[in-house]
Amino acid sequence: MTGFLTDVDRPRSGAAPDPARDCPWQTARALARRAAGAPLPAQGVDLAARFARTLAEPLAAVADLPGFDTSAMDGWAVAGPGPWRPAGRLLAGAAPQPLADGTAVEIATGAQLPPGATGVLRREHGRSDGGLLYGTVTPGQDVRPRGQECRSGEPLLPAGTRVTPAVLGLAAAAGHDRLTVHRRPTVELLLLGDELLESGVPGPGLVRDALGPLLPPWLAAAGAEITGRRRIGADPGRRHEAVRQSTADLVVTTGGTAAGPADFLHGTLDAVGARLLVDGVAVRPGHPMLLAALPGGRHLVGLPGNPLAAAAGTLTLALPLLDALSGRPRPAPRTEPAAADLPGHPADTRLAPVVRTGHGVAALPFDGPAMLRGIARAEALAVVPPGGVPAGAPVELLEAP
Ligand SMILES: Nc1nc2c(c(=O)[nH]1)N[C@H]1C(S)=C(S)[C@@H](COP(=O)(O)OP(=O)(O)OC[C@H]3O[C@@H](n4cnc5c(N)ncnc54)[C@H](O)[C@@H]3O)O[C@H]1N2
Ligand code: MOO
Repeated sequence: MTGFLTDVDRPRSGAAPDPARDCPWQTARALARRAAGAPLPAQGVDLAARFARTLAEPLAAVADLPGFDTSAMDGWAVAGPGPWRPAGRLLAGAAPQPLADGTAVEIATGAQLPPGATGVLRREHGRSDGGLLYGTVTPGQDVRPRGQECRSGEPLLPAGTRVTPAVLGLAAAAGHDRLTVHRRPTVELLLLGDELLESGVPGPGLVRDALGPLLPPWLAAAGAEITGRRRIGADPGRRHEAVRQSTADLVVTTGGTAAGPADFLHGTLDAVGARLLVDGVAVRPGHPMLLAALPGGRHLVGLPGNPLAAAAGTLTLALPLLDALSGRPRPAPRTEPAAADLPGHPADTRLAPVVRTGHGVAALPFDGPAMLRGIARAEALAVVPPGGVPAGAPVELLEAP
């Protein structure tokens, strides 16, 4: 097991490099990121609903924010020391007239402050008596001055930022109609297995396809464009053709990874001239997962058929590859303390569904490779190193689907 990284990095003369076999979990993730090479090219897209993309350029403000001195409260804009003689009303969107000392104008939150105003007296702090307005206002009180949040041209977010709903809102507020983002990686999903039912109640010998529903929304939320989803049966020719003809940046297969009577996938990879980069990972569940380079610079991630093992393969290989293709930096590991001992595998990393409690994360039951009952309740998956994590010690967490 040791030394495989060197094998991957340094091909022997003339020979294709050996794939990393049973490689440590962290190394598998690093190899998946590295396999992507450069991020996909940049493209300009309309702002509307460009969710889950990644900025290919820094986002800079096109205007000052706010663009004018703004009232932060409902009340009166006042000029000079009080009391003030109030006259008129300013609503958001109105163009204000200059305000002379000793006068006030009723003003709404968000309205432009009149030139000459000292500050804003909140409605609940003002007192009217004999046609005059009384209260105390310090200079600049309850005013959002022009450029308080940013100046035009100021960088707001770096390249590599994931476009969240909040980023869309900020981009619009700062004057953008379009964003420069990386092209989305395309993903085709091939579900291997004759026993899979696409609808209805599973019966003897038949199981409902759980991964067809589970994977597309998860991968789409990670920035992928799902271009196809097909169930492929036992015919090897159809399988080879499906992989060979796919134009997706990433082909994700499910099932057929283990060296059993139906070890479909290695045969298909041979047939299409793929090069294995990762052939098994020292992780439970999910150890037969694999990553291969397809001809033409595309990739294939082979997820095990057991559904929790497939989720482990998604976290280990598919998401890091998609992140790198999308131009996102490696996320900083997040850790939280374990609420109780998290048992480990003697030699492999374990990915365990957990929930947060008041005193740390706790493992959920029903975490077998074929089970989804644990992960469906999970707030995260804990990365439990070989040997386990004692109560109170920090454990790395991955986002649950
Ligand atoms: N001799 C060996 N047998 C197995 C090994 C091994 O190393 N040597 N590894 C075991 C481990 S660990 C896993 S994980 C599984 C991996 O299985 P495969 O990737 O080969 O998948 P299949 O055999 O096709 O299916 C396994 C299991 O999952 C069910 N399945 C498949 N697809 C779906 C789906 N889309 N939705 C729900 N369930 C699905 C399938 O019906 C099987 O029950 O291999 C072990 N065996
Ligand atoms: O990798 Mo398998 O998921 O242990 O059952």
